Amino acid sequence: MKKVGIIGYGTIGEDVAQAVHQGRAGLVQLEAILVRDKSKYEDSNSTEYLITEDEDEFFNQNLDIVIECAGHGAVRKYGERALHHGADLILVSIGAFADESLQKLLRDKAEQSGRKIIVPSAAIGGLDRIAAGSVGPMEEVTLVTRKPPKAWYGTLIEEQVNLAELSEPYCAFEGVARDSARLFPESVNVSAALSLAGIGFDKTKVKVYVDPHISHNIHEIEARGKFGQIKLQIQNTPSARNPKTGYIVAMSVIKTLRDMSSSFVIGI
Ligand SMILES: NC(=O)C1=CN([C@@H]2O[C@H](COP(=O)(O)OP(=O)(O)OC[C@H]3O[C@@H](n4cnc5c(N)ncnc54)[C@H](O)[C@@H]3O)[C@@H](O)[C@H]2O)C=CC1
Ligand SMILES: O=C([O-])CC(=O)C(=O)O
Repeated sequence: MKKVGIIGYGTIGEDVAQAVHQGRAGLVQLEAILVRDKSKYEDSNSTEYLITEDEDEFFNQNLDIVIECAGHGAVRKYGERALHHGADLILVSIGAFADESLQKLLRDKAEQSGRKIIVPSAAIGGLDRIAAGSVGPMEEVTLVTRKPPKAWYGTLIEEQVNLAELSEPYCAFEGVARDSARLFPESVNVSAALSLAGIGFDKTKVKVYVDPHISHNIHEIEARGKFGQIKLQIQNTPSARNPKTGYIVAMSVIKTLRDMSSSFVIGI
């Protein structure tokens, strides 16, 4: 059984932890969860797995897989250490890789330590096809992300527009993924995943909308190249705990864990 450690015990982290603990994520066992405030959690004194605020204690558990579910800051703070301790690293806050120096640091570290950095599809899909198509040549990749107003509280859009009174869709960003990933660290990680699978952060075109007429988080992907074309629309049900994040994100991490211990892998 591979030992799993999770950084961040919020919306994604909790769903993933439960699945691992209940044996729904393949041949892996929940060893430790790194949190910022242990007193918030009912299971903080669990005897079956460790919940700790102490990063040394967390990384001393001989983890085989570390899953980051905590945000860009946690990728910066703990990514290198996870790989240094000999774990494979699953990243959901992949927008942190818009910072080329951080991306290079972690990719070099993974190579030196013979470990893998694994990026689940998370909130989007089609990465298998985009990554294969980018063997190339690939001409164009675009993403349009739309979420309801409630998903944008706590982001910079809250300063641009009155979210409570919006009656028409509002285009909050138009540009390239390098900027969308940086400007919306909790909300448009999908643009980073798409860039890494396809033609990079500076060529992937992105539009971001607040849309009062929708109830799902919608991502529309279009790509063209020698392979042909792809047009894909994804509608994620927002999780009850965090409207920025779809339930599918934790499901995708759980599927990744299953793949890591299975002799049959489909859909990568
Ligand atoms: N790749 C993708 O498609 C997606 C990526 N994400 C990423 O996942 C992140 C987490 O999403 P949610 O679980 O919905 O957020 P959340 O806010 O519900 O949970 C995040 C948890 O991480 C904890 N945390 C933050 N920094 C930490 C640190 N340094 N050490 C330990 N714990 C720390 C917070 O206290 C919180 O409990 C987002 O910020 C976003 O970057 C989210 C949705 C989709
Ligand atoms: O869950 C979603 O629809 C997308 C998301 O938050 C992200 O890309 O960070």
